[in-house]
Amino acid sequence: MRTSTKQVGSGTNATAGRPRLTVIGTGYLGATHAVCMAQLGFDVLAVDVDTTKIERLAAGEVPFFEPGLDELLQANLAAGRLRFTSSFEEVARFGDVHFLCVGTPQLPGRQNADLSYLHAAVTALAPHLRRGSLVVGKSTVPVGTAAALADRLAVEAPGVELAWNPEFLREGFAVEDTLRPDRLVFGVASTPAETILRSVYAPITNQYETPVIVADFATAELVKVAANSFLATKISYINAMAEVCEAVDADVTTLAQALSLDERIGGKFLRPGVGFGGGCLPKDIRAFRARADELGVGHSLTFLSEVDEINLRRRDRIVQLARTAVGGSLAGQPVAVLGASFKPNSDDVRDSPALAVAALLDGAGATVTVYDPMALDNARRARPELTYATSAAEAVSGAKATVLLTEWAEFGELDPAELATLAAAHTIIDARHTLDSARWRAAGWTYVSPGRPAMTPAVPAQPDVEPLQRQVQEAFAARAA
Ligand SMILES: NC(=O)C1=CN([C@@H]2O[C@H](COP(=O)(O)OP(=O)(O)OC[C@H]3O[C@@H](n4cnc5c(N)ncnc54)[C@H](O)[C@@H]3O)[C@@H](O)[C@H]2O)C=CC1
Ligand SMILES: O=C(O)[C@H]1O[C@H](OP(=O)(O)OP(=O)(O)OC[C@H]2O[C@@H](n3ccc(=O)[nH]c3=O)[C@H](O)[C@@H]2O)[C@H](O)[C@@H](O)[C@@H]1O
Repeated sequence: MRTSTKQVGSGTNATAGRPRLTVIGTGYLGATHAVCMAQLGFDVLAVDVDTTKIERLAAGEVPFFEPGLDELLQANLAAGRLRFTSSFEEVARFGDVHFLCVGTPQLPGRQNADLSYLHAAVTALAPHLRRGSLVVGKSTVPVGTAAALADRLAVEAPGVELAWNPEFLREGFAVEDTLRPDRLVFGVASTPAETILRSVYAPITNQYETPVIVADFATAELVKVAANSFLATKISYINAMAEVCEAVDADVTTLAQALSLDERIGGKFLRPGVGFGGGCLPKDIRAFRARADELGVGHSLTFLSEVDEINLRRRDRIVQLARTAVGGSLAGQPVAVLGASFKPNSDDVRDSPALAVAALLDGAGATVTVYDPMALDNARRARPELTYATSAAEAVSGAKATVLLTEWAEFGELDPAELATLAAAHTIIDARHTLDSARWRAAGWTYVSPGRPAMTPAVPAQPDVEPLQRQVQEAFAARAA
């Protein structure tokens, strides 16, 4: 570990022994971090280049859907612990510890991470940093980024030190994960930097005895991408098993259940289906692979390309199931898509498998109608070419196939008998293995899910048949019951 003689945090603004915190970048990560740090009792000032976002946050409105965050934002604004600004000068003057939370998306047309936002944030902040303080990177970065930024700060803001403190929160559980993380990782180059980070997180570590891993920059950066790569690999592993199950009419959900009962394997991140998406797992495994290539160890991570390919193949598989459901060609066929966000309890549609499948169906000529409880606005912006409905029933009306792609709880509550009266044909493709197949089959639906044999209806579908036929079928069904 590198050591430093700099007096980190000297000349601090800290009151009552507590450092003042700033957060740079107020997206999913930064807004959550700012609110949660204020909730822990710190005075927090957050900045973003997106002035609309800053105005909304300052007015008590979270610009995205994250359970529980609105309430905490409003409470901490009211308590005067949390403020938002567009001024980096003000941030530099205010803060003892500055958390970098800007985006590191995939570079267009390439696999690597785009570090330009991170460098722009340092460029905006560094000239105003006039006293000792600690800049803490939280964004997910290729290994080596922290060392490069530390070198920049040494020149552009002498007396200011860098640390790297990767974040592991999940969207949908962001508040809970921030206030009670599984572990904390501090990538530091000096003991004072470690001490400051320990004091910032003391309200958490004191309460929960949260394990703290102290490491050098490179190890801290690697922990983050290694964790996301492992999670992605687990999902693609079970989805690879789904592909094999499909070849022999075996059932991947039963297989996954049996695997999960082995404590060494565990059941988490072993849910097969349409695969992973979101603003992180896909871009992180690609950036990690690309960085390994640059470091001359690309051969160690070739499996991550396979993980990515298995994942993307699942999207095609769902389209194939829809094609089969409508009898061969999707051209002109109305298809209902339930779900647009990349996972439930989030309105994030970045690299969403649901929207990707909807777009593939649209590309194959289907007339696609998408419904999502929370992500419709984001979906409309990302895929304006699709049609959107304001309820599941509206999306399913007239559909020749219905595809469930995000496992929102409300989809589990749908009444399959009612939907059967609205749909033009009765195949439900449950790409997330989330519905009660028996209930849907009892209401006349053919239940199809990837990695499992198709299940025909327990009773024939009602609305498609003529009244006389229907009476006969009802009589048979009553006799069979
Ligand atoms: N979303 C998540 O659940 C998690 C994200 N991460 C990582 O955190 C980082 C941020 O991710 P998200 O919050 O999802 O991205 P995001 O895109 O939601 O937010 C990034 C924010 O940074 C702002 N920004 C860009 N350039 C800026 C600059 N020069 N100065 C100030 N603000 C600037 C943007 O306007 C935007 O509000 C990424 O590296 C991501 O991999 C890590 C763990 C969880
Ligand atoms: O770096 C990040 O941004 C974050 O990425 C993921 O969190 P997140 O993307 O919010 O969501 P996950 O719960 O990990 O789900 C990711 C995707 O995998 C899919 N998934 C998840 C689990 C599973 O068993 N199967 C499966 O297909 C989900 O539907 C979703 O599309 C990680 O879980 C977080 O620890 C990490 O901090």
